Amino acid sequence: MSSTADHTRTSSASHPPWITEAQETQLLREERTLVVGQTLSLNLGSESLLVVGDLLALGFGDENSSLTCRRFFALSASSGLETKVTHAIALYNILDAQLSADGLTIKFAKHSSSNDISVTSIRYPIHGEEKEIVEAWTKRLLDLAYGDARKHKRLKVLINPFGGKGNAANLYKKHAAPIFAAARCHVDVQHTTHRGHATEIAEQIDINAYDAIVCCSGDGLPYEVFNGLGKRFDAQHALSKIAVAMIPCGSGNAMAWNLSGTGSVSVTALTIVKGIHTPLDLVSITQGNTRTLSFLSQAFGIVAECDLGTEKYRWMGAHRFTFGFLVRLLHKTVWPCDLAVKVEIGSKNAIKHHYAAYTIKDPTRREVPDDEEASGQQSQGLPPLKYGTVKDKLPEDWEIIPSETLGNFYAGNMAIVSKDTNFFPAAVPNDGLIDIVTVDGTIPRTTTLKMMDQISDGGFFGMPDVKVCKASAYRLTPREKEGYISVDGERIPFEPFQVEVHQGLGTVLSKSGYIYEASGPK
Ligand SMILES: Nc1ncnc2c1ncn2[C@@H]1O[C@H](COP(=O)(O)OP(=O)(O)OP(=O)(O)O)[C@@H](O)[C@H]1O
Repeated sequence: MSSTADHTRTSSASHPPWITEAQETQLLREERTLVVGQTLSLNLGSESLLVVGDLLALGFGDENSSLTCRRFFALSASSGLETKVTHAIALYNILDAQLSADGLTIKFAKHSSSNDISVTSIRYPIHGEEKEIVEAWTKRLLDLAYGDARKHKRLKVLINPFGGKGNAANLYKKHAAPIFAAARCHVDVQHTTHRGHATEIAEQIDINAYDAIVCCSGDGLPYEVFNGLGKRFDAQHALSKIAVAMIPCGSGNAMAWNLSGTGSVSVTALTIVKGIHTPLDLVSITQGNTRTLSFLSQAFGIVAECDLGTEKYRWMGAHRFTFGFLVRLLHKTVWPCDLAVKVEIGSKNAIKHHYAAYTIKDPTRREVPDDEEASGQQSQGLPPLKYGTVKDKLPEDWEIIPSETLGNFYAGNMAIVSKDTNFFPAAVPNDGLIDIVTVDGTIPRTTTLKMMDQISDGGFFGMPDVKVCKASAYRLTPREKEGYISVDGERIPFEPFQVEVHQGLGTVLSKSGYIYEASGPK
């Protein structure tokens, strides 16, 4: 076998976000073609691994797969090979490459149906004397395939046997476990046995033993995990060191939609394998004498009622929310409260500018601190509350928002609250701000219905009756005696509560490293 340098570009497609110009230049300088035997070459493009040669003879497998292998005929004159079939395997889909006594094995994900991926592999015989060259090439392949993401992540997998339709264990085993195994992740699986178990596990976990806690559940388990990490004596260190991730097995699965852009178990598993540690704002909620953390949302009014007040209609699946919404709209539309907000950005135009600036700027990714660097924060619990608790005097500079006739209050830290519902299009993971949407309850019912309609196609944000701001803190005091307040989909007592944002306190695994998989505000 010989290896040849090929300095011509093989792909004109846009580069994956993690490839910098400097890396690209280096790529062009380095040898990137591995010729295997006389018949096949493996070529590192900027976006794909191009396999040129007689693939089917070498056991390439299914030639119809569309995600990873685009089949086309190519002339490979530059490498001196005859005209052969070329397959392009997206670097993003490459899970592992390893040299063993059997040869070089490359494992990658390919679509097995429109929503799912599965693992497939190719193997080439390699002669002993070629080992060094192949090893160097394999390392380059994996560095490009993983970019800023950690290889061989160490995952603590929590399975809620009762999440969603009660199918989490099977979903994990069938669709996620093979992808983690192919990527040589170190996996430790535990089933939750009772409510609050995930909090206990996170509170006790050895944070040096894992890169992420992966919840096979809905949004309830991640909520518990963040709160478990938040209870530790070293809360700040733990929350920054260990990422919280989700394999979507519940009914809402907002975390997966925001960070992986999918509700598919197998595709999410791939985005966890390739996920980049990303700081996430968390908020503290004080109520009575308690302090809890929230990563997703807080709701009061019609959304909270529909979310929590329709439990008995679970059999309707996702329709229970719409049903609950329509029933409430006919009977009650107003949930009065007192609302005070520390507004940071108050107009929709300014919010759009803020979003645009955030999404084009170079993401300042926070790497997980090494032990020495982190030693300063190792013994620190949660950050102190800048504005005190709900029991303290209201700060004077907070804006009082008239809410005697409030219909809906919804505050979001993530953009998508459930499939097709990008309720907070301007939300970003780590700007230190929470997005607040309020709607008056006395607007015509037809307008409310139109709003519902506009959520999925993005028109909701711009509607005049939809009030939006970005805030760093707020306090909400219900005026009635009974009702629902939802925090990350969980019910909390119907009592006053105060929220304060902590910029980048938590850590998640995201596809992009800095934004959600949602379209921005229109
Ligand atoms: N073994 C268990 N028995 C009972 N409850 C549990 C168990 N394990 C976890 N839970 C609880 O289940 C709740 C729901 O968790 P999960 O995130 O999986 O689903 P969800 O999407 O929020 O719920 P659902 O999909 O059922 O609406 C969590 O609050 C958690 O405390």
